[in-house]
Amino acid sequence: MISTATKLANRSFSNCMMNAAGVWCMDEAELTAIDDSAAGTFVTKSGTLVSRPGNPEPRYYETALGSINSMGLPNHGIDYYLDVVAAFQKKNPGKTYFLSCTGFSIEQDQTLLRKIKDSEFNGIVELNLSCPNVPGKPQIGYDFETVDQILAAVFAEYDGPLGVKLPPYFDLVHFDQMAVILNKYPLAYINSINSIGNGLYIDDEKEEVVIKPKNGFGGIGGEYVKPTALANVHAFYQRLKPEIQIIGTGGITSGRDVFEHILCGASMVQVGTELAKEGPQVFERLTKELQDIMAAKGYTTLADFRGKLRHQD
Ligand SMILES: O=C1NC(=O)NC(C(=O)O)N1
Repeated sequence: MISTATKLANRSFSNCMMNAAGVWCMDEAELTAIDDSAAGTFVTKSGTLVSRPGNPEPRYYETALGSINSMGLPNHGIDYYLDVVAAFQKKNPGKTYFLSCTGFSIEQDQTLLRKIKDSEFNGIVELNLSCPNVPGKPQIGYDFETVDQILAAVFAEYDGPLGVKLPPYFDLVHFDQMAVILNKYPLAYINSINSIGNGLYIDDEKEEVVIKPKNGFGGIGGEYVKPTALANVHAFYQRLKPEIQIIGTGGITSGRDVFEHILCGASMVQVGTELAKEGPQVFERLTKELQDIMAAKGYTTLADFRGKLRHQD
């Protein structure tokens, strides 16, 4: 029997694949579709303290090789997602769900975690440190000192399983510096990567950008980002203490891409752009394709090949 099951934060998941925050997770209906699919679980859209309309539309555009988005964290607010996930927990006791959240200050992050701690939520928190699309707000994950301060404040507040969604890094020294910070904290995992921030996609006919916010600048996802995503997964796999697991996100369109993320060290993978394109049935296809690859290579579990990417000596 070939199993694509996995464990993260000492929780078991029947499948190692799930949605990426922001895709198919805005409301109860979308979350139900993921819950009912072949995905092992779901993560909610990043909840903020109060609901947000997000950026003006058009703010999402699909291309042949991926997507560009500048959503601007539209969401129904953390209280909505706490209520919705509490209902899923009652419906499927024993299933672990992910709740994504993000604040615009350390104080807001602390308030968010206090709310979650005082709620019925018993799953895993994903603190988003990497949204590139809030005008005037930097991607927190590129401000190393602030990341350190946020994690210190968060772990003073919260003792449940928690991971962070990171932006892509492009410099080996940055991997070293971030790993020193991350290794100081009892993180359950890190999730690499968020979209590659502030790309630009152009409609040549109209000689115009394709999304409205920020003069067309937006986060890039899809096939464009896979080499960067794999590098981030593997770089952190090589640098983080073993207690901090890795969720691999970025560029997954096939079972082969899932295989590569796990080979680089991921324990779970998240699917964004391809899920937006294909819908929740994508998880059945990706699972079958991964199982076929595992069968061809004689693997029966993810542990048979996780992190075993060979380097050329
Ligand atoms: O973290 C995020 N990453 C993205 O690529 N887009 C969304 C958003 O804009 O809400 N947030």
